Amino acid sequence: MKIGFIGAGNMGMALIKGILKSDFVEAEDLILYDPVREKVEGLEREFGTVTAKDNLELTEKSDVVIVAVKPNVYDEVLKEIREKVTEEKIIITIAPGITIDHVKKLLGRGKIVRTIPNTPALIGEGITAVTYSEEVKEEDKELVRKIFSTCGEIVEIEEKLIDVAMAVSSCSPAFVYMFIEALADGGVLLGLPRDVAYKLASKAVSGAGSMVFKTGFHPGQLKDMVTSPGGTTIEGIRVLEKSGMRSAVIEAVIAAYQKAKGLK
Ligand SMILES: NC(=O)C1=CN([C@@H]2O[C@H](COP(=O)(O)OP(=O)(O)OC[C@H]3O[C@@H](n4cnc5c(N)ncnc54)[C@H](OP(=O)(O)O)[C@@H]3O)[C@@H](O)[C@H]2O)C=CC1
Ligand SMILES: O=C(O)[C@@H]1CCC=N1
Repeated sequence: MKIGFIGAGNMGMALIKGILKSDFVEAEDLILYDPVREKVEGLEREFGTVTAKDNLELTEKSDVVIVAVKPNVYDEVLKEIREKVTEEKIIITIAPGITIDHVKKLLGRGKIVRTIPNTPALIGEGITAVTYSEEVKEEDKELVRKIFSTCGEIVEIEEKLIDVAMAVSSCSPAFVYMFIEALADGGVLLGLPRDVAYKLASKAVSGAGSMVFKTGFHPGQLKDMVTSPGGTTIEGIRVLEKSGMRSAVIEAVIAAYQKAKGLK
């Protein structure tokens, strides 16, 4: 089974490296193309992946094609590969705003899978939201689950919710990095060395995330377990509530979602 990647930028590279770290496929089963050839030739030298001459050769040789270019480059790429897309090929999109219908119109055939991954895929800690066109059979879905499971978790949702998932899990790493940076800045202001502050802040955030994910407890319950009556945490919570933190985060999710509508 050959997996092709059109584009090896931030997200494509995270998925490629996530897949390479697993033993799901051999490096030689990954066929890559990017106009900046050095990006994919570097992977070829380091891991033994295959560099395609162009997107047409990549599509011809791949059973699964993951299109990992910016949303405004999708149309150009889909038109370019159209002649090599057969009914059996699985075409996976990873971009906000690119609907299954739109891809079908441009390709005319193929099994279309619409996904939204996130960059923690690079270390196997990603999560990918997935939705399928009706041409995708159960065995194809199983294959798609296996591919994205090499990079972390997956959730299968209705297509109308994919761009909502994008805001919540694909944009949010950036929001969370800002939060980590701010936590660390607070610590530095109070005298912590910068490297220690990043260690403390990042581990607290990833640990808290894992508590929600793994225990299934309500985040409010977990928050209450930290918050001693008359203690230190509630003082911090008072300030965050006064500053409108929850509302700011909700507005950020809505803004990211709305932007997806006009991206293509
Ligand atoms: N970054 C993220 O966290 C996430 C991104 N996404 C989506 O993933 C997609 C890729 O994003 P991202 O990796 O961040 O973007 P990047 O710009 O980092 O990567 C896109 C890559 O595609 C290359 N490229 C451009 N044109 C072509 C072409 N015709 N054929 C093959 N490759 C081409 C680009 O080269 P060049 O630089 O020379 O243009 C670049 O290396 C986007 O649609 C984005 O919305 C989805 C979820 C999360
Ligand atoms: O900012 C973006 O447009 C991309 C899509 C989701 C995360 N990054």
